[in-house]
Amino acid sequence: MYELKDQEMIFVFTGPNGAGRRTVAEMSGTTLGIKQVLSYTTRPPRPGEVDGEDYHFISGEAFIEADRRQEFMEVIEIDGFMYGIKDSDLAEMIQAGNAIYVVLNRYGAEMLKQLYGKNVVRISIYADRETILARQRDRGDSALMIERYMSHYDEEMAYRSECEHAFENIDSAHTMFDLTKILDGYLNRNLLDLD
Ligand SMILES: Nc1ncnc2c1ncn2[C@@H]1O[C@H](COP(=O)(O)OP(=O)(O)OP(=O)(O)O)[C@@H](O)[C@H]1O
Ligand SMILES: Nc1nc2c(ncn2[C@@H]2O[C@H](COP(=O)(O)O)[C@@H](O)[C@H]2O)c(=O)[nH]1
Repeated sequence: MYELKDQEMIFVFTGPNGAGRRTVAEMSGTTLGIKQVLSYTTRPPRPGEVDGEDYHFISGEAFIEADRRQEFMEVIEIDGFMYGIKDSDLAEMIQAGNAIYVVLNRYGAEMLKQLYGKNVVRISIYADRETILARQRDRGDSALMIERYMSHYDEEMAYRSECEHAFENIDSAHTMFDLTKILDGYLNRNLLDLD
């Protein structure tokens, strides 16, 4: 397992599916020059998702093989699909930039926090059920997918209280503004004068 240096930071975006975690993380990440370490998954891409941008989409066989070689930091099955982040990806990207972000469910967030303590900052991005349902419908998620995602809503919302920060994502520009200020503070770069 990669050993983080004192100044290296991992920002973990968590919260319910459809809350806008990936959207606001990418906006703030782009502003601050922080890249995402992508998960590997056996889930098929949703319409519009791109291999190497949203996930590394791999076969079940490839996932099992990588797991056998102990390449993943954690392996989790969610609704019949496998997910995991590779230790080597995290090490390579964090050494290149001092900070990275990931988008994980509560189990992944907890695993990283237990492993790396103060170098991990968990950020819950959330919205109420109706808002999330509307976003999922708008992006064309099937009724089955929506049911699957919403079955995790309560647990993901409950994990908010464990996180270092929580943002209700109503207006994405507003969320991104508040979020960027917080992340900039951890990075001690003082790049932004947003007040
Ligand atoms: N503040 C917002 N207002 C309206 N729509 C938003 C907002 N934030 C994100 N969205 C839209 O909601 C949908 C879900 O966003 P996003 O994919 O970022 O969510 P997520 O929490 O990462 O969930 P998932 O992992 O299921 O993709 C996308 O279509 C995105 O464009
Ligand atoms: N614990 C982990 N959670 C992960 C990982 N990669 C993604 N996720 C989270 O799983 C759910 C379902 O994802 P979806 O894209 O199929 O809807 C969602 O909360 C993701 O953020 C991982 O490697 N570990």
